[in-house]
Amino acid sequence: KKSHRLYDYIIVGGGAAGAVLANRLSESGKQSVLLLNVAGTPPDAYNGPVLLSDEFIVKKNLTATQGLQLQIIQPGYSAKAFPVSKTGSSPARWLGGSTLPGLSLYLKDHPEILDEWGDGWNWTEMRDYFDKCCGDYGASGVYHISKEPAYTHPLTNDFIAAAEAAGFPKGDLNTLHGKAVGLPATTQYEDGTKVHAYNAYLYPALGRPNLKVLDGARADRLLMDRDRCKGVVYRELATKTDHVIYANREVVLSAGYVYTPRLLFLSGMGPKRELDAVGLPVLHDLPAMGKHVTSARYSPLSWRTDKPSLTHMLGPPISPIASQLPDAYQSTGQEAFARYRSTFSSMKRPLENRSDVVFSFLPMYQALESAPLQFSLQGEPWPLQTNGYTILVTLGETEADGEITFPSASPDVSPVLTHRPLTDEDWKLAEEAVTYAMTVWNNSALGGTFIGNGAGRRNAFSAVYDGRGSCRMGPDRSDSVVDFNLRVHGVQGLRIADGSVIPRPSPYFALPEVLALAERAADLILKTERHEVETQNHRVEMDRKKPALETISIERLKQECGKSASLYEMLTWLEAHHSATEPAK
Ligand SMILES: Cc1cc2nc3c(=O)[nH]c(=O)nc-3n(C[C@H](O)[C@H](O)[C@H](O)COP(=O)(O)OP(=O)(O)OC[C@H]3O[C@@H](n4cnc5c(N)ncnc54)[C@H](O)[C@@H]3O)c2cc1C
Repeated sequence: KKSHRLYDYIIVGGGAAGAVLANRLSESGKQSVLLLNVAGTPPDAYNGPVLLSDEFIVKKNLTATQGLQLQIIQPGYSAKAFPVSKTGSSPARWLGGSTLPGLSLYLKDHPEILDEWGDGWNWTEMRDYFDKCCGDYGASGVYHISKEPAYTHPLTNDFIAAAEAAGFPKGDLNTLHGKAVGLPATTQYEDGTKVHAYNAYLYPALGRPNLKVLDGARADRLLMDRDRCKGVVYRELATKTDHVIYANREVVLSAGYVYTPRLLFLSGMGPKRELDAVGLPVLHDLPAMGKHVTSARYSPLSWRTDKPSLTHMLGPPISPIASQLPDAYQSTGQEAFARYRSTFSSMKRPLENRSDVVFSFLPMYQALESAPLQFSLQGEPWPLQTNGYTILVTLGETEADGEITFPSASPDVSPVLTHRPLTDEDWKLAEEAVTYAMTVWNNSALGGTFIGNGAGRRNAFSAVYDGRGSCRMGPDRSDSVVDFNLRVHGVQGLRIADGSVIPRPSPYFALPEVLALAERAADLILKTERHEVETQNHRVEMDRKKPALETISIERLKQECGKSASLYEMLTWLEAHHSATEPAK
């Protein structure tokens, strides 16, 4: 019998992936689904135009939940990061997760990158799932995608013109392959309002009686029965009390690339040595858990300009000047992209041809201090002073990776994310990319004076704030955390479906891949259930067809075999009798 503490599926985390799963797993009405998330319905401001969200986060510092204030360390990075108290330090906690503060860019990984994910995840197999969630630019799909941003600053057009003059073909960055320049597709409606995972996927499902959303809840531990995950222990943040919920079928982790590994770790699943170090019992040694974090590395080259920039147009609290053009709020911040394949990579890996360097254009100044972009686009204190524009030189595939570590066995202590500095090989690539960017844009129609703030140097490449790979998929437990069906290696009833399982890096942010991955995860989960139900039904049917066991009394046995028959004689008779009465097959 089901009670309010027992659900078919428990989903931990209601961000991009969790919202998709909650919708899809509850869609037929047959399964009971619980979605557990740190915070509840996002404030209306998040439906607003893109940059308003950034401003709003800064004002409210929404990320202060205990134990969920990620510390980001970048050894060797030159600039001191913005203080956490001003910018917040880790993805949003509301339902909708990181899609709420997101910049609304919708740029898919190159198909060649998907082809390297592994069994079942290549571009051809994933294409239907991309279509299912995001469709064809507003014509279909759950998540509305516009072909171009709702707003583009005049400087952005100058950036594109300069790239075209330097030989970058202009076009749709999601369909053109190779070298290209263009405006990004966006998760925006035409009037600039933002599409996020809460309004696209979760809100339409909220009325379903079989879907329960539990917010104000921080999942702290998985309930394990040997190798099987049975449920989740969570903390009700308002009352500081702990509770348990049980899963009839599966627990799905969608708490993102930082907190999904943290939940495994607190449950005794992770690198043995690290669990030992904080005194947690080791349930499963998972050496790859928290390792192999990939985040693109970038450096913000900026030019001072006399022309009006977005900085001037934003208005308080970001800029001292009141916004003259409210459309500026519809900017995605990064308004245009140019990409190419470096000579360095072409020589190193001649058989590959995907672009590995991306130049993103912001019609505003971005200081080094913004790294690693902890929700601060600008990187100088408010109100902003510098009038300029910026090109982020972004390296999509570096040798430098990162790791997430956990200094304590307590869920009240925040994890630590370390992004390693560029390797010598990465630096060769970076040097080429910076020189190329300077050649193309230094004397372009954009004008302006280069700001010598150290950007472009080896110690001025930071990681972006999006990550992948901390629980990556793969065939082998020593090197990955989940298999290609997203099941945690060696554990039953537990899958991971979020950005943490993506095994390959990219120059772009991961939202398109996370949504498509979650769509496929829902299919995998429901297919498993259908298969198990069919097997069970088959068993029941077979049992039904079997003749009911005939009860034979001792008296009858004596009659049939004689009063002094031995036990052996009686068994022989029983066997013969059974064969004679069994129906022919
Ligand atoms: C500031 C910012 C801007 C971005 N901009 C873009 C962009 O323009 N384009 C793009 O493609 N991508 C962008 N991204 C990346 C994109 O948003 C992420 O790749 C995507 O949201 C990841 O989805 P997810 O489901 O893995 O995690 P998330 O969306 O981060 O969701 C995780 C959820 O888990 C919940 N949670 C965490 N821990 C617990 C716990 N212990 N118990 C219960 N709930 C928990 C959180 O509250 C959150 O709701 C951006 C990311 C950030 C941070």
